[in-house]
Amino acid sequence: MTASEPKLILLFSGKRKSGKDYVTDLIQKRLSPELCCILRLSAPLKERYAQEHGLDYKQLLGAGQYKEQHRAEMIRWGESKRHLDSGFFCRMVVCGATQPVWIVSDCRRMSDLQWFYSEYPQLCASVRVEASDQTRAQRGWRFTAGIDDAESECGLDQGVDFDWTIRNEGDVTFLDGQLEGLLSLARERTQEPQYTQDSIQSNGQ
Ligand SMILES: Nc1ncnc2c1ncn2[C@@H]1O[C@H](COP(=O)(O)OP(=O)(O)O)[C@@H](O)[C@H]1O
Ligand SMILES: C[C@@](O)(CCOP(=O)(O)OP(=O)(O)O)CC(=O)O
Repeated sequence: MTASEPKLILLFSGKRKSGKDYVTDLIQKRLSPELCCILRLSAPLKERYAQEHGLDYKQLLGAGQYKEQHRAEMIRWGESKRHLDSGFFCRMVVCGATQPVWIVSDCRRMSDLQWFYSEYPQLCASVRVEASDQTRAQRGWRFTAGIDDAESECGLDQGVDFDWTIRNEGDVTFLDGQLEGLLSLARERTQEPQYTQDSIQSNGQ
């Protein structure tokens, strides 16, 4: 059960180092943390994985080498959980989310999108963050077989007609411009209805 019903759910996906965290942090800053929360499917996964394997959860959350060293095993472990219950991590992240706008920052598999679309029809929009391999490499990405060619990275490469695509090569002005539509949508959905004297009278008739 969630603490309150959301008004908009933005389902983000993108390759590693495309800038999902960067872009979603920026949206949250523009909207405010009171209006918008960021839900990371990988957070409960990393927490449980760290507990079971005696690892440092905080370091797994970071963008450094520690996470990369454990990524392949975490993927395998997460897949075994999802195999039994595809909504396992989705249900965990929505628990306690109280803001009207939810950003799910790391959808990776069709089952992630399907879970949200079936639980919250009418509220979801899918957003793809894209950056060239060259840009991603400048941010520290190196192709790793078994990760970059596996479902965790490629599960949404085909078969999804994304509602929004954000190109994130590093130009802040260009990025800001692309976010305008998403920010307007979020503001529209979260606006309180405006009651004028006329509308009150006509409703009362
Ligand atoms: N538009 C941008 N301008 C400057 N730095 C960026 C931009 N987008 C991403 N980065 C940086 O690139 C790195 C990877 O981005 P991140 O958001 O962690 O990617 P992902 O979550 O997709 O793996 C981070 O250090 C981040 O700060
Ligand atoms: C095991 C993972 O959940 C690890 C994901 O960690 P992050 O979401 O931090 O990864 P990037 O932002 O792409 O670098 C992947 C999975 O397949 O579930």
